[in-house]
Formats: sequence, C-alpha cells, structure tokens
Amino acid sequence: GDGGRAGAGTVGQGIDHDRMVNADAHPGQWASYSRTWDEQRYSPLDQINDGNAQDLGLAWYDDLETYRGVQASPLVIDGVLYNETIFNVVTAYDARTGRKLWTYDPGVGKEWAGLACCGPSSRGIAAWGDSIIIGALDGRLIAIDRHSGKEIWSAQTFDRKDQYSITGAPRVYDGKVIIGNGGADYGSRGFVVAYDAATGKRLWKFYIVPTDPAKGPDGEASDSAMRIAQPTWHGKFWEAGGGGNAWDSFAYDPKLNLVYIGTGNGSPHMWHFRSEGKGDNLFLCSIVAVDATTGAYKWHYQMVPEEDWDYTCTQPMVLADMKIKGRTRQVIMQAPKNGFFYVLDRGTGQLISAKSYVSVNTWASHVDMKTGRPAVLPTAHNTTTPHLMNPSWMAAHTWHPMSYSPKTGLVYLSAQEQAAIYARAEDGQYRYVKGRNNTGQDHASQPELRKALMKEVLASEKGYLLAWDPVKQREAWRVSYPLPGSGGVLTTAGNILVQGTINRTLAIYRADNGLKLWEMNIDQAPVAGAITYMVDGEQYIAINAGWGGSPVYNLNRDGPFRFATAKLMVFKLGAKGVTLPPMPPATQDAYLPRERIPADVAARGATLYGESCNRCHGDNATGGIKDLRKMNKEAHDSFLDIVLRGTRLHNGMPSFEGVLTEAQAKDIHGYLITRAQEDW
Ligand SMILES: O=C(O)c1cc(C(=O)O)c2c(n1)C(=O)C(=O)c1cc(C(=O)O)[nH]c1-2
Repeated sequence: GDGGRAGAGTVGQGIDHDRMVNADAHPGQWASYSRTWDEQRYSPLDQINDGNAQDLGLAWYDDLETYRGVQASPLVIDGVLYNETIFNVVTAYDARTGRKLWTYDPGVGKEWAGLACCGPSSRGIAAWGDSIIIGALDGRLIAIDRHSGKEIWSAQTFDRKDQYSITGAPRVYDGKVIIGNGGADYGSRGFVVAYDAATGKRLWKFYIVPTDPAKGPDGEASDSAMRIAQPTWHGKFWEAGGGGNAWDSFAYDPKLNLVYIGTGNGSPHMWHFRSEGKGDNLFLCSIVAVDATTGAYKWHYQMVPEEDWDYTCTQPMVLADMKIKGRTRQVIMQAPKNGFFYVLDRGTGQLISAKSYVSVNTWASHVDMKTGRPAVLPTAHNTTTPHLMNPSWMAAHTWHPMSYSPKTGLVYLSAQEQAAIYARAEDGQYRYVKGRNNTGQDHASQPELRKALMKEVLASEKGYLLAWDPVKQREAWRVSYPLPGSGGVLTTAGNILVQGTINRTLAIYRADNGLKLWEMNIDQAPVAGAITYMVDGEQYIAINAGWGGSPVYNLNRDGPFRFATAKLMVFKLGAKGVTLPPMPPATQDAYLPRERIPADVAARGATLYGESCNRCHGDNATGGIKDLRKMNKEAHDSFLDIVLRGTRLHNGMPSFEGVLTEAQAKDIHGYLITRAQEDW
C-alpha cells in the first residue's frame, strides 16, 4: 500500500491515470470525491472490520466553527488529509494527528449564500498531479498546490451576474476538470464545463437545456444534443433559463471515455408555466453521457419527462459490472429524487430495470420496460388544487453519497419518505423574478385543505438506511430511523458500512446484513459521506459531522435549538483520550409576539416564504437549519435588518435586498408570527 508519511520531504508522484485506474494498488489513498471514478465509495481496506469495529475511538477532531451543513468528503493523498468547509475554505492536515499544515481561503463573498438554495455548502474538492482543485460557490475553479496551499490558477466558470452557484465537488478525469453548477431554482440555464487541470484552460462546454431558437446554435459541444432537445420545449421557456443544472453528480468510465452527467429540475418548477404543460423538456432529470475529450453527446436516458415537481437526477451515479440474467453487464445505477432505482447499460443508455425503492410513490406506478418511460399517475401533475406528492422536492434520496460493495453486491443509500404539498399558481399569478426561487407554485390557497394535508405529511415521514439488491431490484434489509435526515454511506472490504445518523451518532453496521457493530454519540448528525484511509499501517475513518441542507427537517423540531458546531472527526481502532467538548446549552429564549396578523398578510407571506425561505427553514416553517417559529425577541425586533440588510451574513444567512421589498419582508414576518402562534 501507499501508507505514505505526512510532512516535509515526502512529495509524492501526484495523482495520475494509473493511481486512479489502479486505485486498489493504493488502498491508503482517497483521491476523488467517492474514492474512484466509478463512484462506488468502497474501500479495499479491511483492518477495521466486522470483528473489531467495537474498538473504534476518536483519534482527533477539528472544530469547523459553523452550524451550517458541512457536506464535503475529505481527500487523503500521501498521508495528508485535505478538507473543505463552507465557503470553500480548504485545510490540509497531517492525516495521523490532525496537525494543520496550511489553510487556503478563497475569500468567497458571504452574499453568495443567497444563490445557493440549500446553503453555502460544498461537497468536496478534487486532486490531480500535485494540485487540489476547488469549485467555489461564486463559480471559480481554483487550483492550489497541495504541498504549499498556494494558488496555481483560477478560472471563472459562469458570468457572476447570472443566477448560478457551485456546491458540487469537481472531478478530474485524466487531466480534465469537470464541474456543473446550481441555480435551476433561481432562473438559469444549466451547463457543464471541462477545464485543463494543468493550465486552467477551458476545453468544452455542454448545455443541458436549449434556449431561444432565434439565437441560433451556441457553438458549443452540446449543439447536436440541443437539436434533439429543442422540439421537446414550448413557449418562452428561456426567460427563466429552463434549468436542468448539474449541481452534484458525475461519473467516468475511462475505457469508454464517457463522462456521465446527472441533470436537475426545470426552471421554473411548474411545467405549466415553463413549457405550457407540453413536451418532455430534454435533458431535465436525465443521465446524459458525453465524450470526455470533446464533450460531444453520446446518449441520454430521461428519468422524469414533463418535470413538474422539482425532481432532480443529480443524485449519485455508481458504475459497476454485474451479472444480470446470466450476462455480465456494464451498468450505471442511480436512485434519484423520484423514488425509483434505475439500472442502465452505461455503454448505450439502455434501461435494464427500474423499481420503486420507497413504500409510497404518488408520482408513477412503474416504469414501462418497452418505452423506458414512467407510467405517471393521472393525479401527479400539478393543478391549482393543493395535493400531496411523495416523493417530494425533498427527495426519496438526494445528494447523500451512495455506496456499492462489490463484496456483497448491494447498493446502500439514505432513503426517506417525506411528502410535500404542491399546487400551481393560477394563470397570471406567476411571473419570473431573477434571483427568487422560481417555483410557479401557490403556497397559500385553500388553507384548511393545506392544514389537513400537512398533518398527513408529518404523520408519514420516514427515514432509513436501505440496502438494495440492484440485480433483483429489491430491498435486502433496512435500518429504520425515527426521522428523515441521516447521511451518506461508505462500505469497505472489512464488511463494514459507515453512516452518520439523525440520532446524532456515527454508526457502523455489517454490510452484509445490517447488524449494528458500533455507534458513538457525537452531538451532531453528519449528512456527508465518510471516507477511510491508511497511513503508516493504521486505518482511519474520517467524516465531516454537521447537519444541514435537504432534507429540511429540524434536528430540534420539538424542542429548543440545540446542537454542536460542525466538526471534522477522525476515528481509529483503540484510540482513547480524545473527547468532544460539552454540547452547548439549548437556547431557551424563544419569544411569541401576541399581535394579530391579518389573514391577507399571512397568505401573501406564506407564498413569499415558499419562494425564498423554505429551502433552509422548512416547508410550512416547521424546521430546517433554524426553526423560525422559535425566534427570540431580538430576532423579531431586527427581522428586517436580518432579511434585507444581511446582519447575519456571517452565519450564512444571505441578504434578500433587491429580491424582496420591505413590504414583502414584513409579510413574511407576519406569516412566521402566525405560524408561531398556531404551533406554540
Ligand atoms: O436546482 C438546483 O440548482 C439545485 C441546487 C442544489 C444545490 O446546489 O445544493 C440543490 C437542489 N437544486 C435541490 O433540488 C435539492 O434538493 C438540494 C438539496 C441540497 C442540499 O445541500 O442538501 N442542495 C440541493
């Protein structure tokens, strides 16, 4: 193995094709988001295993000093651990001891949090040669020297005037840096770009959705694909960008030389407003395969035609070779937001199988094997009457890393059943606003019906760790949790599975049967995926432990606000003596204003809340990163300063100046007071 040593004088050869393709010859390293280009998030290390996991202890930790969700997977190369926290600050540590070697802060403006629907998170960094590559929230790709932390090159991937942000981890495939962006919710046209990792030169660009045909071809790698996509769109869809943003997931097959792009939802969300309720709207919620060298279109498979629900197919894609009906197939697997588990041939995009992995699916009864299309239920498309969808925009499974163990043949993911109320606005009531969450939804009509539906939402919430057999397309086993919101998954050759849980623990299960081997209270519910590495003959498990983003549940929904700051935590066998600081006390100063709020104010506030606040603070103001029904007196008194003048920017709460007027912010405040009075 490459149990390299940290520190001076140990410059490695750098990450190259051989180190990635023959990653199992370097079991100690974790040099890409999911370790390998196939995104299996499986490690061949087995020193920590099903026979000794109970001896794990905390080896070291670092306080990341934020309450926001830290979503990154660290990298480990030659004994150095590289970690990224919110706003893309990267720190290099001695992977054995946690000693800090350097920190690089790209100086991302805190206001960029306003264009990240679910928080200023980053899911990680990439490595190539002797550099670390950052995809910054403000759209920069930045290469830094991994030995010194000094900048090598920087390139801006989108126009900073537009409604984009980067939250996903870049990948480097044979020297080409691949990155997409978020922004489908704010009015943007999704695209993916490739840059030369050595020089920062742009190589190709692939648009995911078409634009105004009067403009002619883009002159980009996606032109042939846009000829296929254009006839599937109607009306003036380009005004709100169209969306499709690839904000998280990629995979790469070096033999086929194909890059797989998982694409996102439409902008605005409502199909009726986006495309006159007509057409499949390619390539929303699809997997698109492109040539890695040129970016040219190769094939696509659309999971969600007629996208109408903020369903994304940006969820992790995992490549594996497996025996199906007697034949070894090269597959690509995905469990996107819509609740179906898909197995496709990754050479051709042909559907091999698809099965729902959640117990309720109000979207489609099945996927037709002849046409490859979902049998969408007649009740699924949105009308002006509020109805429940499950899965919802909060997803049956979202970006949380999925793992495939070639040893068990099973796929593991954090599954959830979390319904939401949908209704489209009346005709004439929706208008595109740059920078606002452009859903086209109505959040206020028929309040009595909504209250009844909300009860059903709360009664039906479920979260569980799901082990899925992709060949038989059926559940192997599950571990149920009291609520949605547990994290990503790692498996290893030691027959262990590592997951952060909503019970504020890190847990280890047997990968073959789900039996719990070890669990430790860590005062935090990690949403990120764990990694594992080996240095000097010792195996470690590392995870960023911080809770936030989607699912928009609240760790404190039924009590006062209480949780620990996010931490990078590292575990090994037999570690003793390192303990976490005591949990901060709960805040007890929630304040209930008594004023009566007129119904029309609350109704206007409800819609504005749905467009600008619910991604972080929960549908119906029932949770999220901070429960706004439990604001203290000071927050109520300074509400307009917080919302419009950015006085809590340092916490990651953006300013909505220019997006909301003062009157609109007051309506939102009125709505929140109503919600506090209802639920106090
Ligand atoms: O359409 C987009 O551009 C976009 C971006 C992001 C993001 O960048 O985090 C998310 C989503 N959509 C999304 O639909 C979603 O459910 C989601 C959850 C999270 C998260 O951080 O937990 N991000 C995003």
